Amino acid sequence: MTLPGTVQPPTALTIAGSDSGGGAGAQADLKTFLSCHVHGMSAITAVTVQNSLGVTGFYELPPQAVAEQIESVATDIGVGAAKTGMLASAAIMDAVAEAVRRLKVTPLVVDPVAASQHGDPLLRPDALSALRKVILPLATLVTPNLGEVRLLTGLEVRERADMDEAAKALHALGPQWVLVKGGHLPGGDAVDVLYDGSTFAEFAAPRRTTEHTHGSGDTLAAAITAGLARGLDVPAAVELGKAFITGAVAGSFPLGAGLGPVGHFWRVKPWPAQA
Ligand SMILES: Nc1ncnc2c1ncn2[C@@H]1O[C@H](COP(=O)(O)OP(=O)(O)O)[C@@H](O)[C@H]1O
Ligand SMILES: Cc1ncc(COP(=O)(O)O)c(N)n1
Repeated sequence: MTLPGTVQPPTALTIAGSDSGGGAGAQADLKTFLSCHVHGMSAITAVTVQNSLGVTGFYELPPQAVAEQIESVATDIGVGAAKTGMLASAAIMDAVAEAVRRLKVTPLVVDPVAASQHGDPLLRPDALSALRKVILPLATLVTPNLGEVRLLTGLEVRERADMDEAAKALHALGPQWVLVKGGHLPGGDAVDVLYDGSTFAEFAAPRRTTEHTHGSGDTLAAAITAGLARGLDVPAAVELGKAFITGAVAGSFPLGAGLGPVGHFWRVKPWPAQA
């Protein structure tokens, strides 16, 4: 029901794992959707036991429970755009792919999450092939970091020039667009490369010296998804996403004894007492 004078905002769905520490996963996505003025919804795939020091375990939901969450929001509220994060297992990937196809959930941003920033696994080893064969062909855009490029293609990206070859190899796996993220490449700028099968575009921002970048990949993909939900095309949504993550990395902060998160509230007005 719509009240007189109210307007429904754009909607976006994250299909992802829960991060108990609140910096990455579904929590990062929902905070990002809010900051981008998009109504965020979630289909939780797994619950991780995680803090600033790492991931000590995760509990998968039954694949049917993941599919039902997607169906519930898609058939009532509607999904303007969606993203996937931690999918954990091949069985969850099969259920997500079936639901996404049947309910025509599109555009779909796939962040092919395999491990946390600490190197703790978030994907069962036997799910890599399903990620390649079942999920990537459904993607409007796939957003791998350099470790995920290596896992998915076997290619080692050592310098900027290698990113184009990696983008080509990933595009051959079926997504419409590829964004290879260069956050882990040394250099003055943090450069990401976008490829649609024929043209490369570069998105660069000054690199901040900080170890507190937990959730940066999720946040970038969620901001891109918010842009798509608002009706932007992929290059314009990536531009918006890059601006959002650059601000969030600049606003990152220490938390706990380990790696702190990017700051999701950098565009939110300060609390009055702080103003
Ligand atoms: N130190 C940094 N300063 C500025 N931007 C960064 C920094 N580290 C990562 N980024 C940007 O954050 C986004 C996430 O990149 P990356 O860290 O490569 O992914 P992931 O979090 O999946 O490992 C990219 O747009 C990348 O360029
Ligand atoms: C539930 C969940 N999803 C994704 C990530 C990856 O984020 P990062 O690479 O910043 O640790 C994570 N740590 N936890």
